Amino acid sequence: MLGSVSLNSSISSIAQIRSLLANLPGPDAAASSAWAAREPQLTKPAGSLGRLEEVSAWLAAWQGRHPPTMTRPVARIFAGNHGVAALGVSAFPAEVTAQMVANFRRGGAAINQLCKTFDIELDVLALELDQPTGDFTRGPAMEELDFVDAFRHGMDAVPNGIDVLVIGEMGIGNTTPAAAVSAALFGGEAADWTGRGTGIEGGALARKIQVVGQGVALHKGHMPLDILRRLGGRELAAMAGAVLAARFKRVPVLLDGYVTTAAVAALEVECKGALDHCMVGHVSVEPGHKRLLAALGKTALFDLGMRLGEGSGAALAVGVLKAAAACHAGMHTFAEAGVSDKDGS
Ligand SMILES: O=C(O)c1ccc[n+]([C@@H]2O[C@H](COP(=O)([O-])O)[C@@H](O)[C@H]2O)c1
Ligand SMILES: Cc1cc2nc[nH]c2cc1C
Repeated sequence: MLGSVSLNSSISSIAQIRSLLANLPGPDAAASSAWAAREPQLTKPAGSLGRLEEVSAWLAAWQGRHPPTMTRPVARIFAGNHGVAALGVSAFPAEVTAQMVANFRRGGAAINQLCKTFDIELDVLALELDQPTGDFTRGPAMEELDFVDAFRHGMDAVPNGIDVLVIGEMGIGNTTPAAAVSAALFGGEAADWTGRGTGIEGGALARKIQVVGQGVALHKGHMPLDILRRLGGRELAAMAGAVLAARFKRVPVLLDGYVTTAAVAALEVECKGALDHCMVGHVSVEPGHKRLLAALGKTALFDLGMRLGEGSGAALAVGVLKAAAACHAGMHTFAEAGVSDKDGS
């Protein structure tokens, strides 16, 4: 419980989500100080592990634990279908969403292999796939109850006591809502935020830009969470819910590509710092992702030219987090190793 608002199933309005955002826990000062006391003693020139040092410091601060641990990474993939998919904005038909969910459950997708590689516990949550959200060029994608229900599914999907949460998604057409949400939150032309997604070409890209522009014109000017409700989708709402719940459970989060980042951006615009417990695994080929990361002040851990979604870039980044935690916890100090420090002591 948090004041009068409990963290899970009692959330029934966007106003209650806003009151959670107004009461976010911060980083753990004791874990951060313990990290800062140990790191300079390790047998390496100061700063020589580059961003691995930033990663282990971030893990300690947001797990609230020193040394940070990486023995239980968990991935949650959320799937949804979209009214705008009927407008010809994707290279694939909408039935692929449910077919890929079945593929995830059978272990046949890229995310299954990545989770196996890094010992990540995977679960897939399909959100009313037979009822696509509304076409946002005509009205809101979701009414408040539908939005809050999806958001709550995301909140409830975060286990206690895990070391990091990987979030990912599957939803044919969902780079269109990602572009529309980003444009409505941060401004600029629809074309600046719209890319080829699964691989549309020529006239289809122009059509997709038009759809994004129409949606933004119809729904802009609302509060950030209402923009997510009007222009987003159920899997986007669920990812935002999972990220908010993770903050209260002291679970750091790895974001994936354009769609996951767009899904959670509204939290940061509602409340600065709301995504401080999130790192971005990779930067997607989708041009809007770079722009969105710049708007959020985040730098992805790597760029491997990926544009798959389904949590793939975030799952790969678990390897980096494991390496960072292992170095910080396992390296010997100059004194333990009998190695002379810079000053010869
Ligand atoms: O998140 C990204 O960076 C990303 C970039 C390109 C494609 N996707 C994935 O592809 C699907 C959306 O693409 P589209 O063309 O149907 O909008 C959806 O299932 C996403 O997981 C995801
Ligand atoms: C095959 C396929 C796999 C995916 N995984 C995430 N988004 C996807 C979109 C398609 C089309």
